[in-house]
Amino acid sequence: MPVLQEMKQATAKADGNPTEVTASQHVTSIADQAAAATQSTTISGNETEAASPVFDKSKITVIFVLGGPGVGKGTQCEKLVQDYGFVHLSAGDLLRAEQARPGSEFGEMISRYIREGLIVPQEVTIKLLENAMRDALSKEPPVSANSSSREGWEGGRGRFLIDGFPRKMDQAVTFDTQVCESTFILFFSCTEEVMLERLMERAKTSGREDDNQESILKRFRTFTETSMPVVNYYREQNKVVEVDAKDTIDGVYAKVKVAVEKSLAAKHQ
Ligand SMILES: Nc1ncnc2c1ncn2[C@@H]1O[C@H](COP(=O)(O)OP(=O)(O)O)[C@@H](O)[C@H]1O
Ligand SMILES: O=c1ccn([C@@H]2O[C@H](COP(=O)(O)OP(=O)(O)O)[C@@H](O)[C@H]2O)c(=O)[nH]1
Repeated sequence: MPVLQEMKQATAKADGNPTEVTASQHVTSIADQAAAATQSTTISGNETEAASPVFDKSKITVIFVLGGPGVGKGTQCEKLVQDYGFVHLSAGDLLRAEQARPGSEFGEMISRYIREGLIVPQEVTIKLLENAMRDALSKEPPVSANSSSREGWEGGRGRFLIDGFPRKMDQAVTFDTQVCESTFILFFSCTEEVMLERLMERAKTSGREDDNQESILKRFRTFTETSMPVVNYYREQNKVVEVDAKDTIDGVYAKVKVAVEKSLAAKHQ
């Protein structure tokens, strides 16, 4: 029997699939708590205006980078940063940093959601992203290693790769309407077998509390049930650029470069 199928059967027997129950029991109160708490200075920054986006989409380029756990989103983003001077913001990394921040009132909650492979209430993640974008825009533009050009950052402009976000419909709608409308979505597709193999390899060195068999299966399930509807929502808007990720890192990147250059050119027409 394939490894993945075997793991799924074993986990289904062991836990009787309690994931969604746990989530629905907690999500409302935690979301309320997070929404209330973001008013405080813990995750500081101006409050998001309900009416108009915080950032001007004619100046700011936001590429959402989506795909299943371990598909290679972070790996490809690093390469794009080198070549094009994007600012790479990984929603997962921002959450893990907040989780580890001494005194964070969200630390325990974030840890629980990540272990369960569930999506942290949007208020927390969006505020972290918004603050990180503002921070990047207030600094000197990045100069990419492979080019001295600051193209894309002149006159208060900015280019962001937002990696691993949005993973749930509410996040997609809130970010697009209240923070900045995304330019396009770079979506990496791959089988679960390949993603599992990559994650088990990463697990040897990542130190991540969700790079284990049980959490990985929960993350796969959340991806299929909660995050794929986001990809399909953007597909209907013709905003998705899909790249097959089962090739080598450089093989995938060759396709990514073509796709990104084409989509950026279309934005600037
Ligand atoms: N195309 C690829 N082929 C083989 N291994 C890859 C490929 N892309 C990424 N990896 C490896 O797979 C693991 C997961 O990649 P990562 O970029 O962290 O994924 P994600 O950000 O989507 O979770 C890492 O150990 C990475 O080095
Ligand atoms: O917008 C986001 C992005 C990530 N996560 C959480 O962070 C985990 C790890 O996400 P990351 O993108 O770092 O890793 P991946 O699962 O893609 O390997 C996810 O399973 C979620 O629990 C979240 O709640 N909201």
